[in-house]
Amino acid sequence: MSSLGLTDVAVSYPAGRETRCALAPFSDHVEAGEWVGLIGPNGAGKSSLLRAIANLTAYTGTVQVDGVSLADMGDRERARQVAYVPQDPLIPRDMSALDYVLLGRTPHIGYFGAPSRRDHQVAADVLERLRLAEFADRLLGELSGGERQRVVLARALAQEAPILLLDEPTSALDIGHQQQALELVTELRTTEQLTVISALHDLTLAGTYTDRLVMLHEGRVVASGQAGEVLTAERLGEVYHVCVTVDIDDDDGTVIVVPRRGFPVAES
Ligand SMILES: Nc1ncnc2c1ncn2[C@@H]1O[C@H](COP(=O)(O)OP(=O)(O)OP(=O)(O)O)[C@@H](O)[C@H]1O
Repeated sequence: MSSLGLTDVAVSYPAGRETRCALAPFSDHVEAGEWVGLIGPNGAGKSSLLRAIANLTAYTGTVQVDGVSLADMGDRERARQVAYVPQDPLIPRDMSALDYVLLGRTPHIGYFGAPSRRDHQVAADVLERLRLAEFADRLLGELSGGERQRVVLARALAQEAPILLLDEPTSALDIGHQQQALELVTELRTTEQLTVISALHDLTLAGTYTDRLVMLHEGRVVASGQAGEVLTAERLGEVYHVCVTVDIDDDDGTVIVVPRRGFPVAES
């Protein structure tokens, strides 16, 4: 079980001769076993933050797992701590689903070693749990978009890292597979004590499945807290320019955010 400490994590990208800030200094402490949902409109900085934590983009500030800076770790050690599911993963179309999931075991395999029985067992278990066993020998290029997305999630879970970063993990999934994937992450938080940060556009799913939401807008935090505090119709109107109804079930925490017909909110 590992906690994630983020101190003044900021990301800028080159823009001509200058740089453009995509994420202003961001600080947070994600408790071990906690699931934090990043929400916010397109371009808000969600992926930039996740990519910084995964060390996939240049950033300033510090990212610590259990108080140890990720910048001080080698690639293999970092990959044993943090697994990342990108929004648009590069897919080797000629690779089988099983071989792709086994890539998630790379940080656990010796430099010149082959996957062990345990590595194969972990990969098979994850495929089974995501109901992908029947796809194990299929080539990735022959799977549907949603099937591929589940295989990418399976690869990250096979990595068995205590911190899991998910960038829009359910965007290509039908409602049944969305629920199944998010329920699996929920289950793994308990059984494997995973700490999760996910970017989710679907506010209903984000509010329902995560413990806490952080709403970003133009690279800055505009709200943070429980779904009921963050997902107010007024704030969503200001940030997303939408008119919605928000309904939160106090008993089981299910959140429903629905756009209201006929009430478009003008761009400001
Ligand atoms: N590699 C890059 N080079 C230059 N600018 C970038 C790069 N990646 C992202 N940006 C810019 O940084 C800002 C934040 O982008 P980011 O992808 O972090 O947002 P996001 O909240 O994940 O958006 P979305 O919901 O659309 O995926 C945007 O203005 C985007 O255009």
